[in-house]
Amino acid sequence: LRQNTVSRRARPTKLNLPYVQFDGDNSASRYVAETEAILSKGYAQYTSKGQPFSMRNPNDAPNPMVILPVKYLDEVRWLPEQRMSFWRHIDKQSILTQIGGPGINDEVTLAARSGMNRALVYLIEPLNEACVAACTKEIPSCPEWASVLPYPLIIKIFAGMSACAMVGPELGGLDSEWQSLSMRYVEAALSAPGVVKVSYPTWLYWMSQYTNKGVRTMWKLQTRASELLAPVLQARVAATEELKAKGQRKVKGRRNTSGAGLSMLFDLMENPEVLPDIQEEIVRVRSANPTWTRRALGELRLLDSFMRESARIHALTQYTAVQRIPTEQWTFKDELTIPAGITLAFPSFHHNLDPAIHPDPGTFDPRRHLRKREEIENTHRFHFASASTDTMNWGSGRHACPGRFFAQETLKLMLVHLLTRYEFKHADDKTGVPRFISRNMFSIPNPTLPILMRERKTAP
Ligand code: HEM
Repeated sequence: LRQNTVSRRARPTKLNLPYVQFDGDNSASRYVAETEAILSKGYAQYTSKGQPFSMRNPNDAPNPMVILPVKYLDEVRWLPEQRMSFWRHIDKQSILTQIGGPGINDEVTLAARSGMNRALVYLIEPLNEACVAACTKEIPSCPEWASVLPYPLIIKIFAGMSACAMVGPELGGLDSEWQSLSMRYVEAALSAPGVVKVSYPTWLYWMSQYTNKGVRTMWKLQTRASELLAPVLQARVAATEELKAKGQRKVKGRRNTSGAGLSMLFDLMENPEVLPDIQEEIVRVRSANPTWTRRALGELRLLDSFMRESARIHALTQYTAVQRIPTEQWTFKDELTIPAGITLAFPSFHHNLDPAIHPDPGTFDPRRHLRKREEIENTHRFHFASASTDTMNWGSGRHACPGRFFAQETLKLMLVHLLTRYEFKHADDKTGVPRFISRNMFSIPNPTLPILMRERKTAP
């Protein structure tokens, strides 16, 4: 409580940097829907000229955050967590520890990096089975065009695949208690912290664990999940590291993957001319391989390029990346100084749309990355999960997303299934409905937009 009282009294930090804000109304509610406009203005005025700027920090108002141009990335990305903290940023954003939750730390990363990524090569077929089972169960029969809400469907498909990889067959079956718990947990974890942020003053967040129904539900579900997991863990001590990945990061990873999956589906519907070539590639690769493997999925190069283009245009749902909080005052080589506790970030969304990085950046070009990979020195670069220099979508350096290979393979499995069995289109009366929605530092595909789906009469 004393700490909370102190932070209530703390004065906002002043920075010796240009502060970019709206003309006129600068209320918190305006930032919720229009933050992209501030980043865009700052990118044009400062970032594109190699200069930093500051703006309102949605996770730490009234303190500012610093938006850095990419020239500072090399000095930041390999710094140790103790010096330049990623997890403090995640905690500020998710407010988990402030509402009675467990702190998140490097254990989760270790689990994903050393456990899951190594196991991924053996997991493709089980993941495919989990994907097909979830699709069969969740997608309604639609011999004729039927209106379907795709977002909950996609969440369930990734919930099935995540459970398959994280907890295995003992717990992860389609109708299992684990599945239902984890679905309800995702729902609660996505809404409760947001509700707390708007209904409690920062210094009273801690009280929400006793007074807010959503937060109480989150922790109850987590306790029950631990009870279910404990005996399985004991029986599989050797797999402990992988199983530690069951925490909040997994939820965030799954939400990110579902958002990316829905963005890709929307992009395919907006760019139907590429679909026959993607389908032809899927059929060709599948007929040359008895089952899906990592190698076979790797041969889906046009699909991969399409996915990376979708990720470029929508920045995998985030406007900024490589957010870090210096634990002590940090001074760059050019004397730029960031005080301890002030969030710094890189404008990944606008970087993706910078003509200096990608020619003709406003055009959705499904073959853009495929063409780069046709150059011999780039054949293993610029695939969907590459954290290459042309994008910061996956972060960079020490904390670059270790779940990106899992995301790549599960997204491909889902798209392969959907594109070979169904047709998709937007209903005429939904023409004016926005496909993407801005929320603070995120741009998400509209989760409330229904689409029309129909079973294919013939295989592609
Ligand atoms: C499309 C889906 C995903 C996106 C867009 C995404 C994005 C990111 C980003 C931007 C970071 C921060 C990197 C940095 O700041 O340098 C990150 C870190 C992380 N992600 Fe993902 N992620 C996705 C899926 C996943 C999945 C499926 C998992 C787990 C299975 C996962 C686990 C993690 C972990 C553990 C970290 C922290 C890494 C560290 O501290 O070293 N992510 N992710």
